[in-house]
Amino acid sequence: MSTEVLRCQDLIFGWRETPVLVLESLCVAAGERVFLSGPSGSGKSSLLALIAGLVLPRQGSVAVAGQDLAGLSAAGRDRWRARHLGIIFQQFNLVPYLSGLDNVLLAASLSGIGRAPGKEQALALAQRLELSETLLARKATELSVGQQQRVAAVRAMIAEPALLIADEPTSALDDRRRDHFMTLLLRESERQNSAVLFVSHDQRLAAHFDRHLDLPTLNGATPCSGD
Ligand SMILES: Nc1ncnc2c1ncn2[C@@H]1O[C@H](COP(=O)(O)OP(=O)(O)OP(=O)(O)O)[C@@H](O)[C@H]1O
Repeated sequence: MSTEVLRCQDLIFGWRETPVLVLESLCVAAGERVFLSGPSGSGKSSLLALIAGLVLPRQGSVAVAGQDLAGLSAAGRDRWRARHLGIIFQQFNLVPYLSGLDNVLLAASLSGIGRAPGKEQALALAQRLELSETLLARKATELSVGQQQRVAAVRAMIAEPALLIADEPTSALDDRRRDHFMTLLLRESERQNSAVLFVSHDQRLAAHFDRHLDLPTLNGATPCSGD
């Protein structure tokens, strides 16, 4: 059985006619920690959107946990994503009128696992990420940026995903909070044996990772002028 959780092969993707990404190969092994950097506009978020199955490549394939995403319907990709991928967005994307706990439980219910993780598991995971039950009971809008970020991390990890992808999740944090968040996140991903693909232009974070990738080096596409 393959231990790969991600395989991108002969990938071509563009939002418009000009390709943004031309990528021969990108693989991530189970439990591996990969740091992906690149300047603004180099295609980092586009690559994560492909890996999440939010968009499909023009050519080539993206397989997550052994499944080629193009072989699934849009609803099938939603289920596959909820089950096998954890995603932490730069702006966290929490549902503002729900409590932190309900944000997490909503994600858990979408994971399609026979018996979805419940409140007890959510609280235990939250505790490992230093979020108390009292804080989790607050609406997302009533939490600090750092607390919202940890709720987003709990939501991303509640189904123990094979692969966790994170798009600049520390950009709103000061140095101390950033380092502490990285420690908590990577400790938990190790506990779950989740691979991590972490996107950032902040090279100070690279030391936390097993492998460093520079997107412009991997990417054969010519950057769009003006980007
Ligand atoms: N939804 C979209 N529709 C059209 N073009 C897009 C879209 N999203 C990104 N692009 C374009 O694709 C290219 C790559 O953008 P992308 O957001 O992937 O880069 P990035 O490396 O994540 O940048 P940043 O670090 O600034 O977030 C840019 O030229 C951008 O303008």
